[in-house]
Amino acid sequence: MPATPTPSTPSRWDLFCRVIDNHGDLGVCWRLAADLAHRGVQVRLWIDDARALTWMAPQGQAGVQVMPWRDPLADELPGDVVVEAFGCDPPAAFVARMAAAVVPPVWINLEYLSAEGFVERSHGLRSPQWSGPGTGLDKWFFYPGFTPRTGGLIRERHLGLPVDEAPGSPRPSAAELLQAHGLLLPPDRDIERTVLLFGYRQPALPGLLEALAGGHGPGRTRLLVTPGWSAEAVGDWLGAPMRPGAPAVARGRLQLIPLPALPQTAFDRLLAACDLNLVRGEDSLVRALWAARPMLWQLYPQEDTIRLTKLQAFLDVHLDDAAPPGLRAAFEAWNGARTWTAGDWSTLLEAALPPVSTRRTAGWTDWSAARARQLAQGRPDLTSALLDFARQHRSRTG
Ligand SMILES: Cc1cn([C@H]2C[C@H](O)[C@@H](COP(=O)(O)OP(=O)(O)O[C@H]3O[C@@H](C)[C@H](O)[C@@H](O)[C@H]3O)O2)c(=O)[nH]c1=O
Repeated sequence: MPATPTPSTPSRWDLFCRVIDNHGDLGVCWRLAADLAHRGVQVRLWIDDARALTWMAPQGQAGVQVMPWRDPLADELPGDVVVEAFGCDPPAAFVARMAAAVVPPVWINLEYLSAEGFVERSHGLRSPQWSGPGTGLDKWFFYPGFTPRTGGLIRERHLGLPVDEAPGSPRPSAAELLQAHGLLLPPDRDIERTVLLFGYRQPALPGLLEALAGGHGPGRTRLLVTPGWSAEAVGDWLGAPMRPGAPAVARGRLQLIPLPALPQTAFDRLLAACDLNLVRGEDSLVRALWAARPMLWQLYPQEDTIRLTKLQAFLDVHLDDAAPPGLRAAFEAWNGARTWTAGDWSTLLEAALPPVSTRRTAGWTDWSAARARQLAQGRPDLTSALLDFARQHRSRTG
């Protein structure tokens, strides 16, 4: 049941989203819209391509109205707050109406997540509009981030995320979760670890697949393969296509399960049910952190220097002294910054994530759970920070 907003809470928000490629832009915007709605805000989510919502959020969300992006968009009155996701440039006629309003909306540019130093420096900066349809307005830069001097990370209270649960709380297995989405997994008596793969194309994958297929210890690894690039790359390695939802394929000690695209909430729960999550892009990184399980992150393909600078900044924040040895190198290998063989992957898995039946220490697993809790503790989440920011700036103009 959505909460009733306090009288001073700006309660009508417009959120603009342009889908560039992949699913991250829409993924972030949908999460934010749903989280705002759960806190009593009425959201209009303006999207230029909403097709992915059919699988990402088939259930919809009370309080969120999905609107087709139109340009010109002169016939709509702006709400109290306008969020432009990732500098997507709302239609000029709408911005002109924002400038003409007696009390102009708070205009926020929500930026991409990064751990780089510029984020703390740029978060909350004002950009006065000297020309164009928004002349006279201020646009505010809002940066998600990992430190208290940033906008924080989205962490929806209504979802009951694993990081917010008491340690050891029971979680459904991957097989149970997938069964609810019509996917019946083969018996898992000898499955020792479940790994989820959601990535871009990259050269390090075959080495890891070989390490898992070659295996060690008594059991097998179950690899859940998401549709798109991951399914294509695994299909190339297998020499046979992986079709979403098709039956499992076995290769050595590896059992490969081609997944269909799942609703975002199911995707989040699945991460919490896996022993290792190989994720990509910014939104899945945050979900993998809140799943509180071991993970490796593959960054969005960009020029090497940009990508690897962003990776190092994240690793500097993420890896503390207690991190399993070899983890920084594994992140680098997973992002093409060093070459790793199947033997290197086996060494890491043996040391940090051994099969359950031979596990003496739970190094990577325990460390991931502790690290996730530290990251969440005492920090406002992104939606709370945005609500506060809007409240403060609205009271200045109102
Ligand atoms: C595999 C899967 C993903 N998802 C969701 C989770 C996320 O919200 C979304 C994936 O987004 P990301 O993890 O960010 O990865 P992505 O590669 O899809 O998105 C990218 O888009 C580019 C435009 C950005 O510049 C990138 O930085 C990145 O965000 O898809 C599901 O809901 N169900 C699924 O089955």
